[in-house]
Amino acid sequence: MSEPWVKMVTAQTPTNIAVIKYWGKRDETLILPVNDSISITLDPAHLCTTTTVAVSPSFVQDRMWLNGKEISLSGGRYQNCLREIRARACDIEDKERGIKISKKDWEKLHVHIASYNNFPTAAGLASSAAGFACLVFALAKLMNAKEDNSELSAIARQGSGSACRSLFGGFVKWNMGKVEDGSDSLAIQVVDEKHWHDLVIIIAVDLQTIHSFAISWRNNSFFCDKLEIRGQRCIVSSREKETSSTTGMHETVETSLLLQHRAKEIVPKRIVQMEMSIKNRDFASFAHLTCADSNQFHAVCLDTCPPIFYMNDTSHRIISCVEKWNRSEGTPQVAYTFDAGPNAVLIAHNRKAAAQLLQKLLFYFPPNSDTQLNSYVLGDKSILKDAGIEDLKDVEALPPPSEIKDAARYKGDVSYFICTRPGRGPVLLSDESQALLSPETGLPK
Ligand SMILES: Nc1ncnc2c1ncn2[C@@H]1O[C@H](COP(=O)(O)OP(=O)(O)OP(=O)(O)O)[C@@H](O)[C@H]1O
Ligand SMILES: C[C@@](O)(CCOP(=O)(O)OP(=O)(O)O)CC(=O)O
Repeated sequence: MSEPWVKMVTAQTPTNIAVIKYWGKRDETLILPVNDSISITLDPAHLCTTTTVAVSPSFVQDRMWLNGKEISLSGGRYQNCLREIRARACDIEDKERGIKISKKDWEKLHVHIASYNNFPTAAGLASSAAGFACLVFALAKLMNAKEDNSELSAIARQGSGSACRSLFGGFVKWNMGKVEDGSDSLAIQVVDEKHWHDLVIIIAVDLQTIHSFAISWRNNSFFCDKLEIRGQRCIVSSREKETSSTTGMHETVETSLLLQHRAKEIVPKRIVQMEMSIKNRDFASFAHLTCADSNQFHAVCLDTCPPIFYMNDTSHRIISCVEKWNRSEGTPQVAYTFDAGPNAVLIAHNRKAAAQLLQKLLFYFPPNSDTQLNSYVLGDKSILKDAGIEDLKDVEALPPPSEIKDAARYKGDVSYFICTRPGRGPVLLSDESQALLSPETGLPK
């Protein structure tokens, strides 16, 4: 083991959006939730994490680079994931290169990790979910751990709760589990991504609002040095919200009676109904449950002391637009859901509904005049074509939606839209050109 070889593995993992929300832990170290949750995995073609993990006898310590910048691995969440995977490592042998690592060697060997999110980190797009899922999946493959993806999900869960649901594609359920050591708190696939393939997901990203408002406000540091003020609006300049979901849910568990009622009485019934609507592709029921659960999650945040406000005026306008449209159609066309931030995740029944939705969204939220349409609608741009929109002139010419009286437009209030769909689970990338670490040095390329 004295030769300077480097052995590495690269994986790609999707992010996910909950349609029945996880909010509140019964054990904060093991990350055990107070209720089950269900999510949709988003297509990694549009939102994903790529992680390369490497091992070499020449490495002197575990190191990690996130989006090109070295970060500390000393935090408990990273340490727990590393420890749990190392405990499951098995022998590996690469005869061609003369590399042999036995089970007990893994305790002494160090790893290098490089990870890249193809979407903004810590901006309310579940980077921690894709990130920890990818870390655990890649390490498990490198170390030849025999656990299946459900068992790996129980390790990813210890990095970030929602990460456990990113070990599968399609629709995924996180069973809260019962046992104290958390071994039964893991994710299972409800159906794969092909089951309900005509759903279209449009995310309205609103980075121009303070995502971590509640946290900053709590720390009495609203005008802290990380924020810059432009006009009337506070703009987040690459500010990470740190542990806002973690802190927020801790305070909810401590202070909200509504959360107890939700976890005990509401979610168990909703989980059964949601599983049924997914299996039956019953969009009306799916949309009703998704919107209701998002609204209840935000109600629980409001019921926290002091209250947490994650949504903003833009979020509320989008809810109102969807509610009015659904009502005017008599049957839901679109479901909305919001995590711990103002970004709207809109799930359209099919491509036709998605094209109509995009027309409405672009009517209300046209881009600033200096923004190209190409950088305003990202991901699956074919929805734009379906909507008959080729350039900014088409956006300007959009008629107001017939179901509304007030046709005000809110130019620049959305940073951009991402069009995507349900997607697959983690995969290994065998093409070495996609690795983020050099095969010679084990350092970032
Ligand atoms: N690719 C990655 N690999 C490992 N860890 C990551 C990765 N991306 C993000 N993280 C971890 O997750 C943290 C961000 O998590 P956080 O919950 O604050 O934001 P988010 O997941 O993007 O947003 P939200 O939870 O509101 O959807 C980062 O500071 C980092 O510790
Ligand atoms: C609102 C949510 O997105 C909360 C996600 O919380 P995290 O998984 O980010 O929290 P930790 O377990 O503390 O890391 C709802 C959900 O994804 O189910």
